[in-house]
Amino acid sequence: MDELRERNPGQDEFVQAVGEVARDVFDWIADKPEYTDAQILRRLTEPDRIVSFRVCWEDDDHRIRVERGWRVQNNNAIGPYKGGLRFHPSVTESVLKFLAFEQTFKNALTGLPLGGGKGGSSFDPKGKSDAEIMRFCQSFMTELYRHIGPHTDVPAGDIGVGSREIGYLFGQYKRIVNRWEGAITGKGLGWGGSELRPEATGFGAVYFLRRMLDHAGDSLEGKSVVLSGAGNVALHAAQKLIESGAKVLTLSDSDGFIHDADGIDQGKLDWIKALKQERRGRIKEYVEEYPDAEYHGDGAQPWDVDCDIAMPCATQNEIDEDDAKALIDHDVLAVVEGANMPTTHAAARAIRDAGILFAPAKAANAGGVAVSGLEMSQNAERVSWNHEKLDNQLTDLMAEIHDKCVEHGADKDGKVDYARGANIAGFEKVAGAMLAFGVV
Ligand SMILES: NC(=O)C1=CN([C@@H]2O[C@H](COP(=O)(O)OP(=O)(O)OC[C@H]3O[C@@H](n4cnc5c(N)ncnc54)[C@H](OP(=O)(O)O)[C@@H]3O)[C@@H](O)[C@H]2O)C=CC1
Ligand SMILES: O=C(O)CCC(=O)C(=O)O
Repeated sequence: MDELRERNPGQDEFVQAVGEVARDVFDWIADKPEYTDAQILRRLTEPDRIVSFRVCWEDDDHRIRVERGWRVQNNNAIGPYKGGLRFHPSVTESVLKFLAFEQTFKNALTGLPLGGGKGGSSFDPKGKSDAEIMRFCQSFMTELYRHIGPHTDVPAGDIGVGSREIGYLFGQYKRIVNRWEGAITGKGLGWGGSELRPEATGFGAVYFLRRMLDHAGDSLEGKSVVLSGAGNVALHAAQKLIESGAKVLTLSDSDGFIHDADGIDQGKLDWIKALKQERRGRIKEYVEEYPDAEYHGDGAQPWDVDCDIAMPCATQNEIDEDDAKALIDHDVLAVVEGANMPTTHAAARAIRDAGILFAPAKAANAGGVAVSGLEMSQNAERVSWNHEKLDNQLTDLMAEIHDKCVEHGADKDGKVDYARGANIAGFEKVAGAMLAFGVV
């Protein structure tokens, strides 16, 4: 780890993500010289390649803007690089390297032939017109297209990249290469997208949670849940929680959170979806429509709200040690990571040490990329599977991921360390392929 820190100066998020995996994998490979001799873990921490490029675009006032774009292609041992694109001011090379590293293990856990990658830009889509977003996306793809393709690297959405951005990106890709091919997932239903892809990450996280509670002899019925975020993952997780009989208490954006002690029901959630996905408004507007709810501003987070289950679904490191302490004091039953690495290292350790069920992101939020993998299969076969078939596949996939975590994470007393299980199961799969390829 010291050497990794030296080789990646200032890349705290990347070092954090590697540390989380290494801690579990070191112990597991201690008596397996085939992995240590071949330096597999060390090789996994050096991305296959990182492409960085200039993205030049013109705003509505005819000013020329210059941003930086990246694609981190971490590892393609088991399939083409696969992972989303993030447009957010917090994006750095370190953030994308951590996400691509995590993605490699997550994609391996799905059981589908998908390698790991991630990309994006510190471009901020907030407050930009549709025309500005289109010009940025077209410029971004004018460089990215030469590094991707259905057998090479297949990007998708992530923070700040939803169906609108995917449309502009795919339209430009198709125009440049003059081929209709599934080089991006998360496409619209009318143009090669898959049923259930928008819902898949949030639904999948709840399917994982249900299986985890079932394994512990409990259920979701009547449980209160605190959620962060109000984007793709949070809103679909909330929908499935409500359908599963749970009570959703909070949602948030980067300005603050709403707390509705009566619970956010399907009608209220539909109102929030229209607010966020159509009007692109702020979560605080909820209390104007539903005055019995409270709004906590100034970037406040919901982790001190009394609940049974916490689901961070916004961004990395949103739960720190103090937040973990609040959750432990409230005696929560489970923490489920909908976002990627939303829990700091110290917070995750405190939560796991307190005996709270902890579903790590690379297992719990793998439903999104899994349905992306199914979108790739549908595109290759020129077919469309229906919602029911995909929902059954997603349910089965999440159950299989859960069971892999149990297989590699169960202690002698029957308690399951899901993070350890996910890290070892993902590593074993990728490492097996890397060993087969020799020294490359
Ligand atoms: N979309 C997918 O299929 C998948 C997403 N994920 C992960 O889930 C998380 C959320 O992604 P997704 O829902 O797609 O993204 P969206 O852009 O749809 O929504 C992100 C939400 O999180 C909030 N948020 C983002 N950054 C911050 C921040 N720095 N501080 C506080 N709030 C923030 C946003 O608020 P605001 O609008 O104010 O910025 C918004 O409500 C990410 O970690 C992503 O990597 C993981 C697997 C798949
Ligand atoms: O569907 C995909 O390829 C992207 C998913 C993703 O970015 C993630 O799992 O974090």
